[in-house]
Amino acid sequence: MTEITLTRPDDWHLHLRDGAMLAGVLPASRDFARAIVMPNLVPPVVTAKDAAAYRARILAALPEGQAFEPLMTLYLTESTDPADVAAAAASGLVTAVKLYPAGATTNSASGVRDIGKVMPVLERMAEIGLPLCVHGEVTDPEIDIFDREAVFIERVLAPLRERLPELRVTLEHVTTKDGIDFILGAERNLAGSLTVHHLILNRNHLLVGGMRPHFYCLPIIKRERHRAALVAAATGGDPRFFLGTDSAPHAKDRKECDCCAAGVFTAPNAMPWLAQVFETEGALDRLEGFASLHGPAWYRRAPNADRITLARSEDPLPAPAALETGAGPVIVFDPGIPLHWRVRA
Ligand SMILES: NC(=O)N[C@@H](CC(=O)O)C(=O)O
Ligand SMILES: [Zn+2]
Ligand SMILES: [Zn+2]
Repeated sequence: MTEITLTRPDDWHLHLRDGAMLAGVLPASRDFARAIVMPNLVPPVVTAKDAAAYRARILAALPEGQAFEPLMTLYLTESTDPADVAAAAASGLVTAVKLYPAGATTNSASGVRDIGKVMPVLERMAEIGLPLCVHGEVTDPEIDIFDREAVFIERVLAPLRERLPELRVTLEHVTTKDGIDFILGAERNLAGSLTVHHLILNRNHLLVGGMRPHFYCLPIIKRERHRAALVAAATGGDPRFFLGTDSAPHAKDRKECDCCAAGVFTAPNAMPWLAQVFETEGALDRLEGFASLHGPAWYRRAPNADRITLARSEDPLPAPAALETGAGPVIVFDPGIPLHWRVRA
């Protein structure tokens, strides 16, 4: 048996939802000390007041004994008030502001249609050093779904970076080599988060032999050469890349239906799968940087003081059971290959 001990990781992109789903999925993030919590609720978390109330609901739903700090975000709309954002940042309530292009993903209808309209907010954020987290996809129906990230970089992100180079931007859930190369080409103020499932799956897993709704998420899983670029970035040790699981629970009946919701629920086994990816690459020594150190450095926080241990067993683990929540069962990420790693209690 092999073991590896590392600084406790953080999840820099997590969906916790609300109500019964929140209560059900919160314990699944127990491997992580902190998480950036996404604001795409219905209605979205737009103001500092919304974020304070949502934070209180998360803390109230936290099980006894689970040490977990939710790092709050605000959902950027075309009527967001720069002063409200600045006050929320100054008080320490929010860690980032989230840009959803309107219509790009789950609950993004109140997002941004015209980036010109949010420039006053972005300028204020650049002044105070508050990061912008970005779902980087265009929604132009003419653009092929597999190209939407690359076209977003070209049409929106590159011009934004030229116009406002002081703005700190996290390109979240990077899924393409184009995204990786864009981050590598930036000298400063740009970083990228990577999910676990995009490191493991390519679009054949999604589509060959039958459609797999539990692998459907946005940005959509890409072809193998992109996956390989993501793995190289994650395991390469570059501090601009770090873990954001984008664990996105939807009840089973919202995934297994005629028009399935986008999102993969990876919170319960993200760290075991990540250990396996890094082991396969011969890069276990770089797992701690990716999962526990690069993210805090980018978000200007100290790494966690405690540690976790991952253990490898010869025999593979049983496939994960669905998580039962008050909002229905949620299927846990299972790429269908043997998993040998677990987090030691
Ligand atoms: N990733 C997804 O496919 N879905 C996320 C939204 C998002 O992060 O884009 C969700 O909220 O379900
Ligand atoms: Zn997204
Ligand atoms: Zn997400």
